[in-house]
Amino acid sequence: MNDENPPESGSRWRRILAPLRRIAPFALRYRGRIGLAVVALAAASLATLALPLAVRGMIDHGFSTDDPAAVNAYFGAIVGVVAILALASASRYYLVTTLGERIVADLRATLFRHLTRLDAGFYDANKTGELMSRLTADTTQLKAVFGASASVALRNLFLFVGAVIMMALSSAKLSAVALAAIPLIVLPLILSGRAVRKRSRHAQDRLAEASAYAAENLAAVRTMQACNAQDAAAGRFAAAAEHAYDAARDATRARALVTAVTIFLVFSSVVAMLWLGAHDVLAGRISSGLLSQFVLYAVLAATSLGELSQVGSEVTAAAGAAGRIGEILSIRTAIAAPEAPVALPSPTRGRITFDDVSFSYPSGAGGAAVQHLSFVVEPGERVAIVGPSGAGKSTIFQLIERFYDVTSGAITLDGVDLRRLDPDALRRAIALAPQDPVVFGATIAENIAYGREGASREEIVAAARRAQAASFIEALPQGYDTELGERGVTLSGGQRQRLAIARAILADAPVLLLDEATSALDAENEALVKDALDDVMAGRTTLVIAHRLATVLEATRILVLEQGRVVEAGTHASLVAAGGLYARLARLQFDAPDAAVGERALEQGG
Ligand SMILES: Nc1ncnc2c1ncn2[C@@H]1O[C@H](COP(=O)(O)OP(=O)(O)OP(=O)(O)O)[C@@H](O)[C@H]1O
Repeated sequence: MNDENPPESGSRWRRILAPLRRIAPFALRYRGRIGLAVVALAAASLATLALPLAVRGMIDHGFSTDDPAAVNAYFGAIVGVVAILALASASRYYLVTTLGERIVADLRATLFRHLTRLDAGFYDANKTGELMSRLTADTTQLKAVFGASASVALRNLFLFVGAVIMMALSSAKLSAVALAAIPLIVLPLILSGRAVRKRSRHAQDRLAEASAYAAENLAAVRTMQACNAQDAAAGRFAAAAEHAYDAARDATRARALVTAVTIFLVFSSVVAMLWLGAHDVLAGRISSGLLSQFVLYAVLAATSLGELSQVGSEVTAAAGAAGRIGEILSIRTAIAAPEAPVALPSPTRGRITFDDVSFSYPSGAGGAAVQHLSFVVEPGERVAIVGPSGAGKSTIFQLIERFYDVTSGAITLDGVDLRRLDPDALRRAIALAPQDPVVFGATIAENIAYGREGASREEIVAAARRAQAASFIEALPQGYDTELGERGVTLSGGQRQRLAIARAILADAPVLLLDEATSALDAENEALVKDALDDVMAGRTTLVIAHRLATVLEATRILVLEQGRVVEAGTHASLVAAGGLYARLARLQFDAPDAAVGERALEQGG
């Protein structure tokens, strides 16, 4: 939505409604329910429109003494109309509110599903906190439109049209006066709508920023506290919240002003008509019942118009939300399956080739992360990647997983270019054991099963055994059903790694990408992790970002990376003998008396 466009009325509404149209299919799934709601709405509106007729009858005839039966009939009729009104209103309320809830639940699920499929480049450029705000705050705002506002708008539209028709039938002259007043009322509304819309979007954006900041800080609460940054963080959040408040207050102020002007104009017009009508009654041109009837219709028309304008600002606010959600929904992931994906050979052998691969991160200003990489990893081979920090080791993994597409050159798996594969199929062929594995807020069994959905309990336990994780899991009070994460048990680094290895074993993929932990484990954990790794690496093509001497010694080949290029390749012995970068890194890492010092040296490139 662009607020800079001229406030030309037709295109203005098109601009407001365009983003809502994108969300409309979510509503159209529930045509039946919408139909019922419209019926209830029409019934309630007709009942409301019938009331002034009944009141007129009551005033003109109900208070005369000559026909007591008519008095009863009129009062009885009013009760009947009110009963219909009550029933229809309740049905409308129920149908419309649940419709709003239903649509928002669907929309949230669709939005999240969409977010799970977006590529790494998208997440480099967007804050997760802001996306959370789209998922919760923006969808909630839409709930108001599809639920309450739609119903209020329709009801008032019905009432307005009905009341105007009835006004014209009641008194043409007074209706003409009312008609003249309408532009007077509507014009300021149209003019002010743009200001309200702009401020609403501003308020919503500020809220998203504040939530993003809070989410980031809570996710890294230990770092925040370790740096004693609580006050600074709290201060910044308070400022962001204040900002959001200011923006919301501005939007509300604009809306309040519109309300005041509307109410004044509407009721002044009604009073003017009443005044004219009173003279007609005095002159005997119309009955007092007819005047009452007309005034009731005029009040109905005016209030419904007023409510319509309220809805107008709600709809504009929600259009902003719909626009932002629509923007996300229309983002096509950069990493998609081709129209006719090529299937991997079965069984997949796991031969990986890099053919003159260069790559720069979409968001990276620092130039190429890897350049002119060419190498082959044969099936079952165990290749170690070493190099100073920032050399591009993790980037190689990201490219093999096809989190990003190469900028030039090509990567193949079993001879198939990764871009010709369905990413899901590619990733099924790869197990990734990251340096600092993520543990989800779920049970241990569920965490292991993340490697392969639908794995049986026996398979999970077998994987945990092979990953040397069974003993610590079984020692926990609830064993495999122990909850991990925020509300559960916290695991040590070595335990988390073995859990990740169990996940990789369960995934049983032909290719294993392993990022060894840099943090030194105690001797016992180290030995357990090594045994687990030996098991998982057996018979698979393994690429490992190596930090341990044992790993490089057992590798069939070592690729030495520096500034995104392979500068040396060979076995530990041949590379040490060559006396190049690797020899220097290895001496620092592996010969140092204190392993941690050596590791840091390897990280920093000596
Ligand atoms: N998501 C990203 N967006 C932009 N640039 C990135 C991104 N990830 C890494 N880079 C940059 O790419 C280069 C290579 O990074 P990479 O993470 O591959 O190095 P590395 O060898 O794995 O380092 P380390 O051992 O410290 O993990 C670095 O200059 C880094 O700043």
